[in-house]
Amino acid sequence: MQLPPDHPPIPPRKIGVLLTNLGTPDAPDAPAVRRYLAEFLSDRRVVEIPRAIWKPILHGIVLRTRPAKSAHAYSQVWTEDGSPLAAITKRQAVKLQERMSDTVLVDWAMRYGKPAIPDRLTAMKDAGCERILLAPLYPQYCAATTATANDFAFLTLAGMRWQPALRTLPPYYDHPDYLDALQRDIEAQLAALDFTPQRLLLSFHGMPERTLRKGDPYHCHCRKTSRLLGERMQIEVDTSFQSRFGRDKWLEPATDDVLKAYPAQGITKIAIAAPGFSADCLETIEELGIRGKEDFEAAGGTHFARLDCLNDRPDGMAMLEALIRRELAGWIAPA
Ligand SMILES: C=CC1=C(C)c2cc3[nH]c(cc4nc(cc5[nH]c(cc1n2)c(C)c5CCC(=O)O)C(CCC(=O)O)=C4C)c(C)c3C=C
Ligand SMILES: [Fe+2]
Ligand SMILES: [Fe+2]
Repeated sequence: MQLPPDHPPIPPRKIGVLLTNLGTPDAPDAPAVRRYLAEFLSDRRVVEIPRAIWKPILHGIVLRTRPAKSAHAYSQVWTEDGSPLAAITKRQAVKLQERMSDTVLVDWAMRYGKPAIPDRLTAMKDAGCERILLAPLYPQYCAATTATANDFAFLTLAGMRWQPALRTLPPYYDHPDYLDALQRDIEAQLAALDFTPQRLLLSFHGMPERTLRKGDPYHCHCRKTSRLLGERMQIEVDTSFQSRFGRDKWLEPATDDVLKAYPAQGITKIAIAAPGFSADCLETIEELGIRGKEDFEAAGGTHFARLDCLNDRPDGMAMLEALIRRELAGWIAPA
């Protein structure tokens, strides 16, 4: 954590927790978005197309056209604290630090952009951490998210003579603490609405369909989260996948298609939640809350509510604390 200049020195702490999330541009403008997308979309875990084919497409088309469009989208969600994803992840780290004892140092990093995973891991080691828990904040495992965040940490350790010991937080898509937190949080948000939705749509980030055939458990994890949440709640739940990118076939059904089709099925009042995102970001606030709402209303929908992610609210923080304390077993005394 960045400390104010007058803060007393922190005693060396032996245990560290590094929260990681995807990453976001430094500013809502085309040059910053281009830098971010260049790093993100060059990751072989994210785009699995052979480099000889993908590089000319990335540099010749995607990085020439997409940054301006995405920068406009980012400018619609930007806050005083910067990008929502970074601002919320930082607050999650600050609040988790407050919940943990002083012997545990909590920090946060992004897979793409800043603060970078190698920088924060090195800082944690310099601060005395001999044991570090990497906590990628993705409830559902995906090679394009969980694995690449951990890869980058392992790569950083590959350059260290004296490595800290590492553990990684497993996916928690079916963990009762996660499902309890989601259920409580979603029910509270639904109760505060001024209408009763006919459906709750759970939208997860999409992935190319071939990753499912190649054995990535992501699709399965998303479906199980939905099923378990649906079984707990007294409302009909649908599942969809958003943010289609490129020409390949992606997981279906696509969120925008589902939203456009609802009114013709007599479903004109809905709530939409994104349980795969631990923090609100461009994909939830702009893609679901702005464009999704427009799609739904243009098709005849009358009542639309986008529910917030767990973010740094107490239910979400209590869940993170419980999950992380469990992974620290043997390193710290039980709470
Ligand atoms: C091949 C492209 C992409 C794959 C695969 C992909 C997987 C994936 N992404 C998330 C979570 C997030 N993605 C976000 C933004 C975003 N994603 C892609 C492309 C792929 N994602 C792009 C190009 C972008 C940037 C925005 C845009 O230009 O549309 C974000 C939001 C970041 C923010 O700054 O707010 C998140 C979070 C998951 C969970 C996932 C696979 C499971
Ligand atoms: Fe994405
Ligand atoms: Fe998107």
